[in-house]
Amino acid sequence: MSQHLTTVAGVTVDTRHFIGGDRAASTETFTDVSPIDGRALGAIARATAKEAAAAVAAAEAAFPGWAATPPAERARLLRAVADGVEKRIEELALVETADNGALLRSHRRGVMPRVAHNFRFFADRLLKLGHAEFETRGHAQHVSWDPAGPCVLITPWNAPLMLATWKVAPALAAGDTVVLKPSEWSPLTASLLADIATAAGLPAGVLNVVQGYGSEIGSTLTSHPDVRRVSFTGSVPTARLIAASAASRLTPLSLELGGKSPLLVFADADLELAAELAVEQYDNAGQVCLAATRVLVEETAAEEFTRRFTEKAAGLVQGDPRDEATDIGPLIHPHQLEKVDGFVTRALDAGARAVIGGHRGHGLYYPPTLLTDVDQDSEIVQEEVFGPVLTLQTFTGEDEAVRLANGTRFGLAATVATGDHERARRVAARLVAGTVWTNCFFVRDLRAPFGGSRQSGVGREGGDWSFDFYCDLKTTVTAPNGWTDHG
Ligand SMILES: NC(=O)C1=CN([C@@H]2O[C@H](COP(=O)(O)OP(=O)(O)OC[C@H]3O[C@@H](n4cnc5c(N)ncnc54)[C@H](O)[C@@H]3O)[C@@H](O)[C@H]2O)C=CC1
Ligand SMILES: O=C(O)/C=C/C=C(\O)C(=O)O
Repeated sequence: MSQHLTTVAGVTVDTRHFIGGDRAASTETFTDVSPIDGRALGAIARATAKEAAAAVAAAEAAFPGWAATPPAERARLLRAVADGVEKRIEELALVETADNGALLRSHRRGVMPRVAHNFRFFADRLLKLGHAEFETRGHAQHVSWDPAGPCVLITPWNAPLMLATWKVAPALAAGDTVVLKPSEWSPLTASLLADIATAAGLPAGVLNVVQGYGSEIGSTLTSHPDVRRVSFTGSVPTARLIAASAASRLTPLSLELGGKSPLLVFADADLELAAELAVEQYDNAGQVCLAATRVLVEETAAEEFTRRFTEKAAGLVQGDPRDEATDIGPLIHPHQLEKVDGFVTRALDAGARAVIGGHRGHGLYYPPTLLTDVDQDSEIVQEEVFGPVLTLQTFTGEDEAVRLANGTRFGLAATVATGDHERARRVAARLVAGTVWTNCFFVRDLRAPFGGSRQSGVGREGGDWSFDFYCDLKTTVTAPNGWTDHG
């Protein structure tokens, strides 16, 4: 087998970059390690500025042809990519689980089908984009969604292919070309996507994948003069670096960042449901930007809620994410374990009490944790932990509930559990959040705008909001009698 191929869960993955339709190696590599058991999965190409610039050059060269490709043909190719993803769902699921440790059952049944849907959705949406036409004092006005140019897409490890294709699909649909830089902690499925796109007939250079460390090639990508859009999902500190770098060229940015979302449980709620919603926040070992990690419970219901929550949490199975029975897998990386454990240790030192968990487990498997006796302004309540760690605070009445819920620098999502429709409406209206769920969680639809307020992000993805970002909108105004017919 070529030194550039690795086999993961029986699937062959090319460890090189994908630039201009060809595979490209780097002199250096980095080792990709599985969080399940610490096994080395492959030596992945580690780009320098040279390969990063080559990827942008390939995207720039392919742009005129792709931008001129009729929307119907672009949509056909995106659907072919969706078909390719669907044919390889099992392989993609196996590789993603080995790479990032999230549950195989979720990858098989939820996440990878959504990857295919991302391509199909934006293919369909492209063909339905409204090209506004109207008249102004006899002049015809026409608004078009023009392709913008090469886009740099920088994506995280917690849902690698799902979050990457949320950006890749609309960018390609818009007629833009793409340089995708997946996280160095989960690089493999992006490489498989390149294979799938090639098999689907996507022209060379339209989708490029560069592997490596953001800290080493990020600024080459984000400050490149030929890059017309930068879209990033990840942490707030990295977003600041990217924003500063892109600012040198005033390149438009979309930022999907972290969260510290609240789950508000009112005493009139179905407490069984509320406890179920709280336990759901341990999904993906808490490595989900949307996770409602701050549980806020009305004082009078706190004891009963905690009893039900503890009972349900005791039923969670933590272990190998490839087992169908497992509910919680490992954290992605030893650095993430140190980060999560550091937050919990400091909180306990500051006086918090662990209702469940509160200590390390074996390896990267951090036990589900609920901390109480925490102050609103404490680190554990204010900062994103990105692990299976929830806090519990109590409140009295709606005003205090809303004050606590809105009392962080984030504003990604919120969940409200109440039996009172009017209260649900009132409270939702007062919450600062990109998405508010009432008596449910994680009901997602690409037709809805997705993103955060405050430091949870800049801009929205999904629906026409994605096209709004990836397109250059243009208004063409034509005078009524201005034609000279040269026959
Ligand atoms: N969706 C979300 O909200 C996510 C939030 N996080 C948060 O971020 C924390 C740290 O996780 P990391 O993986 O270190 O996130 P990160 O934000 O550093 O990494 C995400 C991506 O940014 C790239 N990157 C890093 N430095 C860059 C730079 N200077 N320029 C351009 N790209 C750069 C990385 O290579 C990766 O592809 C987590 O503990 C969690 O709190 C992490 C992943 C996803
Ligand atoms: O699955 C979704 O709809 C959204 C997921 C978002 C994240 O998990 C994230 O950005 O971290």
